[in-house]
Amino acid sequence: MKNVATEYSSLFTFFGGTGDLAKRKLYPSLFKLYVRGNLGEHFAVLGTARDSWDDAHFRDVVTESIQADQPDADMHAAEVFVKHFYYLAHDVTDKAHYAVMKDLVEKLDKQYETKGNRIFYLSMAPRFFGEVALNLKSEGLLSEDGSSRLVIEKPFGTDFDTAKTLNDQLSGAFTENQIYRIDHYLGKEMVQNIQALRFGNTFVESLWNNRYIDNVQITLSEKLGVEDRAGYYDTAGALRDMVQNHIMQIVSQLAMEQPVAFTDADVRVEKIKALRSLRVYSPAEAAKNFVRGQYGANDTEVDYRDEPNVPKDSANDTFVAGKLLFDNYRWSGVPFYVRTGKRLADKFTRIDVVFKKPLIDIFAFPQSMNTTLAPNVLTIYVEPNSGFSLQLNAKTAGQGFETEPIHLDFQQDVAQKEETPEPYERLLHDTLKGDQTNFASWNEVSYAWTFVDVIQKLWDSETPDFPNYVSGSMGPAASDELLQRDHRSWIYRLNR
Ligand SMILES: NC(=O)C1=CN([C@@H]2O[C@H](COP(=O)(O)OP(=O)(O)OC[C@H]3O[C@@H](n4cnc5c(N)ncnc54)[C@H](OP(=O)(O)O)[C@@H]3O)[C@@H](O)[C@H]2O)C=CC1
Ligand SMILES: O=C1O[C@H](COP(=O)(O)O)[C@@H](O)[C@H](O)[C@H]1O
Repeated sequence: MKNVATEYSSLFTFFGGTGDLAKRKLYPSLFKLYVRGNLGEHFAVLGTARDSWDDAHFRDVVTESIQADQPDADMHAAEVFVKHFYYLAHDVTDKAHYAVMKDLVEKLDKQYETKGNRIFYLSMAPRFFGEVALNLKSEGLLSEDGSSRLVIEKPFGTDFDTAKTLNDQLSGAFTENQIYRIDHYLGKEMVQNIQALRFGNTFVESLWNNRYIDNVQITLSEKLGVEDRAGYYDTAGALRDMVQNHIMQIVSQLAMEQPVAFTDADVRVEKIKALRSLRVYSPAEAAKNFVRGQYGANDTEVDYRDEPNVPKDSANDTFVAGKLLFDNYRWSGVPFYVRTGKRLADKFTRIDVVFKKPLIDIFAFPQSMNTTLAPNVLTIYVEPNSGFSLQLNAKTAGQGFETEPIHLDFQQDVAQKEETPEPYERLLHDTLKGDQTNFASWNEVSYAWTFVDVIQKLWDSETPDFPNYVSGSMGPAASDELLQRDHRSWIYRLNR
């Protein structure tokens, strides 16, 4: 039976309300929650930025955002929905503006009976996060009778020190259970499925350790290049943009112990413990275990350095591959290989869990047998398809006795895909519920930065020979060599 949707009361304030993310992702996601019944009469949205818009224009922009995201949307419903939207021209660096905002917030609280519940979403450049958080507190915008929650986007700092400074600022205004650090990969269906797969299936969790697993591979592959985001991306690079957050979050879910209960607090405890046992490399170990790349031209794409607003001598990494090691009982000796990059062969995210081969290959005897056992591989397809695949060895049909790999496959069907919320819809819903399971805690962020900083510092001290991979490939040869030297190979690879 379909669950009856729970309706929530809340006032959303979107800082950066005229920006790309708000228009492209956030407002359409709110509309989906409205259509599902999670938002009804008792919600309002206040969009703010320096642009001098008015309510009518803001509502037109939101309507256009919904149409662009959901061409089949019920536009009559959208017409009613956007009436809950209000706009306030506001410069976050001007303290005086917060008094005006406070009056409007209190007016909307009363008008929509939102019970004083407030969600402040900072959809703007991270350099403003601390200042806004402190001003919200000092200028009296935090709710006295409802919940106040702060949602912030990545990147959370650019290294441990800047992240710590930012976190100290946020903590000056909000408690940890009021801070929702968004990592939209945690809103992806098959990332959330990791825990269902592991802790919902006895045979999976029984094998989920270094006695049965040989290595784990995580690939976040992108076909797109830097597009028009060089202003941000050339100062971030793939290591900060994708590894420190999305990949480290996936690694923590794959490596964690079973939580005491499936609550946000208990899951967070186990994710933090997993990241704490991740070996932080010395510079020499980082040099050995991590490789970087920058994409070069092919017959249809240009060099990264020839992309708009990219410096001609940019040393920025658009590709990273690395080997992670855990110093704990469950994973000692099992490498987690990770890789991510732009301008690769295709757009996909997948996790490949490679199991150990049988200790004794009885099929190798007598010599006349023609069998080569393939490794058992459990693949979790995160995108573009959502599903699982388990590679096993089976007898080849026929009179003789040979073996061949077969696959047990599950792929979400169309109906299931339609039922699957987009990441931002799910994460906004979690914020309304007050559920922090799918948000990064400060401890997770800090351990991830501690690990990544050693690698970034090493790379900043060297001048790389870029570009070093052709657009449309799966990255530099060094990425394959990273596994070959361990007598392993990427499960997903192109024939070079
Ligand atoms: N876009 C995306 O796909 C993704 C974005 N993110 C993150 O989301 C956040 C927003 O990104 P995005 O929407 O692309 O950014 P944009 O540059 O598109 O928007 C920035 C917003 O901030 C406003 N702004 C800038 N300065 C001020 C100020 N002083 N006072 C008030 N408002 C201000 C701008 O309006 P105005 O200039 O008129 O004030 C605009 O509304 C960033 O943290 C980014 O890292 C994360 C993942 C993906
Ligand atoms: O956070 C980011 O993620 C996107 C990729 O997200 P996806 O959901 O499309 O896989 C990436 O392109 C961007 O550089 C990064 O900032």
